[in-house]
Amino acid sequence: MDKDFLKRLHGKMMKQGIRMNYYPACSRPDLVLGISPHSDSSSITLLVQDDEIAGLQIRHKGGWVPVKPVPNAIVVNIGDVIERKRYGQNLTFNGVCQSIEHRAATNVAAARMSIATFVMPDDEVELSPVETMVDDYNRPIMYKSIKYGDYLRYTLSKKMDGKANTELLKVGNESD
Ligand SMILES: O=C(O)CCC(=O)C(=O)O
Ligand SMILES: [Fe+2]
Repeated sequence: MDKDFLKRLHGKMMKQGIRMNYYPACSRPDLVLGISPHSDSSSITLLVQDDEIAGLQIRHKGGWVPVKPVPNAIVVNIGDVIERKRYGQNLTFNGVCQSIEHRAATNVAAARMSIATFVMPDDEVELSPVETMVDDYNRPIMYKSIKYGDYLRYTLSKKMDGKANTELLKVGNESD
């Protein structure tokens, strides 16, 4: 893979979306989530979170691990686009390059804000594994091809539900 691969993957017009989240203080954080479990449908996400108040949690070994804020740091998350590209290439990357499932918890004591910016490919970019890296025996294609614009619209039409979006588009899953 050459060094411009990731840039080229974004096609003619790389896009950036932004979501600003405000989570009011909540008396029952055990019952109320700030944002439901999901993975981002971007290629990468840059997240600025409050320096003091934790809320972001990532899925790990069936549990939820809080991401402790590091002052002045930006959290970089891998999104679904990278997962889909890497899966077909080399199965040893399966664990490393998954778009991470995450959620935000609420907090009794204080409100929290976060700002997520999503780097996204052009709508016309076809998401499919890189051909030279696919091998029917050892590195089979794991995802169906889909145009990014269609994938994005599909994910936006669904409620956030963990890794349901990437799961559904796996080769062999129900909509084949
Ligand atoms: O508030 C957070 O830390 C997470 C926000 C998030 O995951 C999102 O906006 O996609
Ligand atoms: Fe997210």
